[in-house]
Order: sequence, then C-alpha cells, then structure tokens
Amino acid sequence: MPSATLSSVPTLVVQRSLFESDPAPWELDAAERRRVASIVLVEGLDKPLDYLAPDRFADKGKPEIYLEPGRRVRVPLGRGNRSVTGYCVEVGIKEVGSRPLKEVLAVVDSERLVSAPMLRLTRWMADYYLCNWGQALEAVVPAGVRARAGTREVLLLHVPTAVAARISSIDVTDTQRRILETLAASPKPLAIKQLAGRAGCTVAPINVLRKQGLIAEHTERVDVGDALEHDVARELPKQLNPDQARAYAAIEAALDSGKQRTILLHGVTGSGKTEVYLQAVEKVVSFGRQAIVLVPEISLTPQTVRRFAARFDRIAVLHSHQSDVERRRHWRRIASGEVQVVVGARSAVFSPAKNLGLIVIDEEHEATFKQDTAPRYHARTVAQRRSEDEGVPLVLASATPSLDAWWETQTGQSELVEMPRRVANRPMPAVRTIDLREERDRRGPRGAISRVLYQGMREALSDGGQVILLLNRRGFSTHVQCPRCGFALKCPHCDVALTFHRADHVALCHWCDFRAEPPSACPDCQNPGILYVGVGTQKLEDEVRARFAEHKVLRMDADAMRKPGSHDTALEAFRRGEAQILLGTQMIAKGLDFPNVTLVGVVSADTAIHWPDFRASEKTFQLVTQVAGRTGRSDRGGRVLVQTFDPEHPAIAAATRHDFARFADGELPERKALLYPPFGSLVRIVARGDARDPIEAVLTATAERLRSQAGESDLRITGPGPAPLARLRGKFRFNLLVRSADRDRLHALIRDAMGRAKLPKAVEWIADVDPVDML
Ligand SMILES: Nc1ncnc2c1ncn2[C@@H]1O[C@H](COP(=O)(O)OP(=O)(O)OP(=O)(O)O)[C@@H](O)[C@H]1O
Ligand SMILES: [Zn+2]
Repeated sequence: MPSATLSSVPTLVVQRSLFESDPAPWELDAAERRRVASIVLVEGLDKPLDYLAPDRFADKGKPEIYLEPGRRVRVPLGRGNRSVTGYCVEVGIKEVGSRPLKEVLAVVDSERLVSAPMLRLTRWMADYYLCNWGQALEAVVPAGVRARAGTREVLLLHVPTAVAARISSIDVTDTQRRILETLAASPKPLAIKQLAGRAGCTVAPINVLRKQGLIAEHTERVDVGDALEHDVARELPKQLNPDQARAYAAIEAALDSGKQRTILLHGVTGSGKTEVYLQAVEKVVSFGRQAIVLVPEISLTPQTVRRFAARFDRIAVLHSHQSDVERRRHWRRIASGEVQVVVGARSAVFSPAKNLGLIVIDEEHEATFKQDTAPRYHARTVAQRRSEDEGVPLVLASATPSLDAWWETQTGQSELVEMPRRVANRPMPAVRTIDLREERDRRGPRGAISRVLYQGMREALSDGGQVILLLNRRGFSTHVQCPRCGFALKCPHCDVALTFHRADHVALCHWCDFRAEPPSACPDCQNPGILYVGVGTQKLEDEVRARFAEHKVLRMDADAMRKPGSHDTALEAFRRGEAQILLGTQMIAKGLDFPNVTLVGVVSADTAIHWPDFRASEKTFQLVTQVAGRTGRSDRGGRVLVQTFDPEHPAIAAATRHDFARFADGELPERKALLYPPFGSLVRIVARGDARDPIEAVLTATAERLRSQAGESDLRITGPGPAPLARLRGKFRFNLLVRSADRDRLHALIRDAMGRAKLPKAVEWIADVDPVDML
C-alpha cells in the first residue's frame, strides 16, 4: 500500500499551509488572539516560525518599519536568543496558546522585497527543488538589493523648531549664527558638507552647534544616483514574412486569450525568431504591461542589449556580470513599474514586474538556464510555473529545442510553431562531414586542420569571406603524457588530467584551478620526451596562425575573454572585418549573426559525444547545428565542414541535415526505454566527503529506503556509484540517480528519504532535481 505509507509521513505534505495545526485543547484554554508573523529563516529550518508582531510594526503611517509579508525581519532564535534574519511570509491575527511566542525584534527592509506572487513561487520552488524556502527567497532577491547596494547612509541636519524661533537672541559667534540661519532657511535638511558650503565655513563650528544641541540630526538612506543611458538609434519593426507572421499570430492569440499558454517557437537558425518575439513584446508593452526576456548569459553582450534598446524606451538588464549597485538600480526600476522590458539571464525570471504580460526564453535549450548551486532551479521550469500563476503566455524559442520542451508539444501540454525556412528564402548551408579516420590514415604532417578543411578555408578567405572555427576545448593540449611509460599528469585534487596552457606556461586543472609547473621530463620514468597531446583552442590558434599567416585570427574562449567587455570587443572587431578567422569554444557557436561568414569549420564534433551523460547526443546535436547555423546568413551563401571520427553518429548525421525532427525521433525512444527525461523525472543525489566508505554507505541506505518506500511504483534507481568526476577538490564523490514518471511522488520520496537519513559529519550531499550537469 504505497500511498498509505506515504501519507503517514509528515514531511511529505507538499503543499503546506502556514497555520496548519489546530491548537491543542489545553492550549485553547489560555488562547488569546494576537498579531502573529510567520517567519522563514534564511538558514536552517524549512518550516516558518511564528513570532508575535508588536504593535509598533503595525502602523502603516510608519512605512519604514511596517511589517508585511515580503520584508525581512530580525528575530531571536534558540535558547540564547541569537538574532537571525528571516523573511516574513504572512501576518495575521491568530489564536496563540499558552506557549509564549517570542517577538519580532526589528523590520529590516523599508519596503517590500518579495511580492505575493513571488512568495507563492518560492514556496513552490522549495517543494519542487527540495530546498529550503529561505534559500528560494534568497535567490529571488538579488544580493545587491538585500544589501541596498548603491545607497548610503547620510547624516542630515536641521534646526529644531524651538531653536529656530530665537536664533537672533542665542549667544553664539557670528559664524555660528550664520550657520543656524542658513540651515533654518533651507526647506530640506542638509548634510554637513552641504551646510558648510552654503554657510561658507568649515565643519568645526557646525560640530560645536551639534554638540550643544542647537542643531539636530538624523540619518537617512539615499540612492547613489547614476543614470543608465542606451543611446542608440531607433529601429522600426521589420515587415514579417509569412512564416514569421504565422508565428506572431500564434503568440498574439495567446496574448489575446488572457490565459497561460506555452508556445515553442522552433525555427531553423536564421529564420528570424528574434523579430517575432520582439514584435510580441511590443504588443504587450502597448497594453502597458511588462515582458521578461531571458537570454543565455553568453549572449548578454551589449549587442543584444542594443537590439532591445533600439526598439523600446525603457529596458532593464539583469545579469551576473553587473555590480550589485547596477543590479539593484535595474531591479528597483522594474519594481517601480517604470520598465517595459527586462532582458536578462536566468535569474531575471524573478524580476519584480508587477504587471507581467509575457515571458520569453530565447535559446531555451541552453544549459546556463539551470543554476548549479542551491536552489538548483531551471529558469524554464520556473518560468512555466510563474506564467501559470500569473496567467500570461510563455514563449520558448530555439533552433534546437530541448527534448523536454519538444516533448511537451508532442503531448499537447504546449503549442508548437515551426519556422522551417530562413528569412529572405536563403538556403540552409550545405554541411559536409570529414571522416577523421580516413584523414588519420592518409595524413603526413600532423595538425588539427584536415586537408579538406584547409582547402575550404583557403577558398572562403580568397573570396573575401570570413571563417568561424569551433573547437570546444580550451587550453593548449588536453593532457600531458609520457609516450614511454604512459604517465599522465593529473590534478592531485580532482580525477582529471591537467590541461597545458602555454601562454601562462602552466598545467591547469579546469575544475579547481590547481596549477602546476609543466614537467620537462616524465616524473615517473625521466623520459625527456613528454608530450602535450590533444588539441585545445590555444594549440589550434598556433596552427591557424602558422598556416594562414597573412590573415588575422581572433580567439574566443574563457581564457582569452577574462576581461569584462572583451567578448563584445572581439565580436565587433570580427563584424567589422578586422579579423578573417574567428576560432573558439562554444561561446562562438550560438546566436551570432555575421553575414560575411561563408565557412564554418567544426574541428572536432566529437568532444561531447562520449560524455557520461544521457544528454551527450543532444548536446552534440545542438552544438553542431548551432555553429553550422552561423553561416549562409546573407546572399553570399555559406557552407559547413564538420570533422569527426564518427560521421554516422545519429546526432552528427542529423545535425548535418539541420534536421531536428530526425534527431528527436531517434533519441526519444532511447530516453523512454531508460525512463530518462522527458519521460521520467530525474533527481541526482550527489554525496561527497573525505573517505569513500561513509559516502557510499549513506547513498546505499538511501537507495534501500527509496526502494522499500516505492512499493510498486515505477521508481528506477541507478547506483550508488562513483560520480563520473569521482574526485573533485580533494573530495570523493558518489551519486545516485533516481527517476520516475510520477514527479511529485519522486520528489516526495526523496525529500523523505534524505530527511530521515543520518548523515555522518564528514559527508555532505545535495539533491539536484532535473539535473543538467551529470558529472
Ligand atoms: N522579416 C524580416 N525581413 C528581413 N530581415 C529579417 C526579417 N526578420 C529577421 N531578419 C533578419 O534576419 C537575420 C536573422 O534573424 P534572427 O537573428 O532573428 O534569427 P534567429 O532565428 O534568431 O536565428 P538563430 O537561431 O540562428 O539565432 C537578422 O539579421 C534579422 O535582422
Ligand atoms: Zn583539480
């Protein structure tokens, strides 16, 4: 009887009401009706705690200390009454028993930070993502807003009324009298420096007056003002082509319906998806409502922002490379209702738009929409929930939709709109694979660029075109290895090979940043011929520079793009034709629209294919299709050359035909057989610690508990076993994969099993719901 077992477990109640338990009879006797605030602590307990809300916090006339849901408070906790911060989630008159409640100490925020819809959303997130409500609340309000970045406390002075009435008769120096007269004449309180300036004196005599009590003072928080200007030329909406018009009509119908609907805009690369949703946003704005547009962090370059700024008067931008001050400024403008469109990365899904009309997620398949620290939310899932809660449409756009979003269109949960053609009837670029197995057998001098690719580059460049080369591996070599004894240089803290970076002359761990001096001979057998094997972007750059000496080359990867703004600088230089060859990691593969690129070369299509990740094929398909889509975007045409050891691989074969449906049709049955998403929900539990045995033991016990609780349900459990990245930053890692077609039940079972486990001190663990990172 699985359901009986389930409901008997108190922690499994998914929708908890805040005041769920009726008071016990003996408490009712002494019951009294009092104002009670429910407080969710930022750290620790998940359950809201009740505190008495003193009357001084109930006065709407004192907005700075008015206690309402969505503001933070300080409350005493535990025996020692340690003062801790929490979020007020409800205030109401409530029967309190004889058990004395503690009082709220202070109201931290002078305004509401979390709106009622956001309180509901965070409560849902805590249930769905198996995290604490406090963690979810903290994710919704940017740190800069919580810390009031960009504001400062200023000391303001005024003359008390009693003093002002008799300034001429007070016994002070002439300077002091002038100070008092100046201050009394000012309609607003003044800061010390302002007053000194106006009275033409130093601060010393002012301070004397303060001491004497002839000048009164108080502090206030003020904004450090700076204006955000997007000085760009206005752009008019484009005339939509028939495919675009159809797509727009579908979104318009959803907007007009006034109901929640999810639309997947699946359009091939270069089909003009952006124009469609820009016009939909224009419509929303024309009703006086707000839109949120989420884009992957990587494409949040000034270029994207300018595109929005050219179409809308008042936009706000939110992403992780902003300072706290900037983020807070944008956030407050959104909250004030002044902003029409919010453009932002993942966390912009929490924008405090009051009158939301539409949410758009561009490149919805991108992994950056998943947060990899608690709460481990996916912006698409959260956006779906928010759009349901607020009754607004959600538009997902991609040339390579996630199978998750795709499957929802196949099961009728969302609507599919296809844009199968490029704008201006441009053909899709022809893609040809280059079989590296044949190349390897035939090749003379070794290098990363095959003869065919080299020829292709030559032709494109001599015709005045530009070339994009993709290699999704940064660094110089991928490992440092001794050909004689097989020794490979590994990170002492992680289970991975070190990557040689020539510019800094270090062997670097890409996971923990461990750095070592690269050895000149094998540390094991002293062979001086140690090799730097495998090609990273740096080695590729060397090869390209050597073989195309007369052309300018730009490299874009995490190492080359460390400085803020370097991304945009590089792309603009390439756009202006200052370089002919752009090479880099996946950051050059997506969203770029350069008409002059007539050749895309994929140096290795296989970098992700053998990853221990059930999405390895999907990621490979997406990457190759997306980068292939960067060419043929003008009348100059374009083609794609893909180097691979496995040209028949279904992901690569489908990508060479720009054929998403074919890829999905091949991949979905495999997912179904193994109950992986989108057919099953997946939770990955990762445990880590200094020793293997206790980690494994905890996961084994958890797996057993899950099995016994699951009864006859379809729960499937893989593991526990070492995680693919079995050691990271010195810690051993094990994981357990649990999946089921019944999501709510899966989450409830895991919440329960983890809640009951006795975790040894030396073991830490997390539950990753709908994981994207499987390493
Ligand atoms: N109706 C139109 N008429 C003329 N040009 C258009 C039209 N719609 C879009 N374009 C142009 O076509 C190009 C491609 O559009 P856009 O970048 O929106 O495509 P996309 O579908 O988002 O592509 P990708 O998925 O590859 O990023 C852009 O330069 C855009 O300005
Ligand atoms: Zn490491």
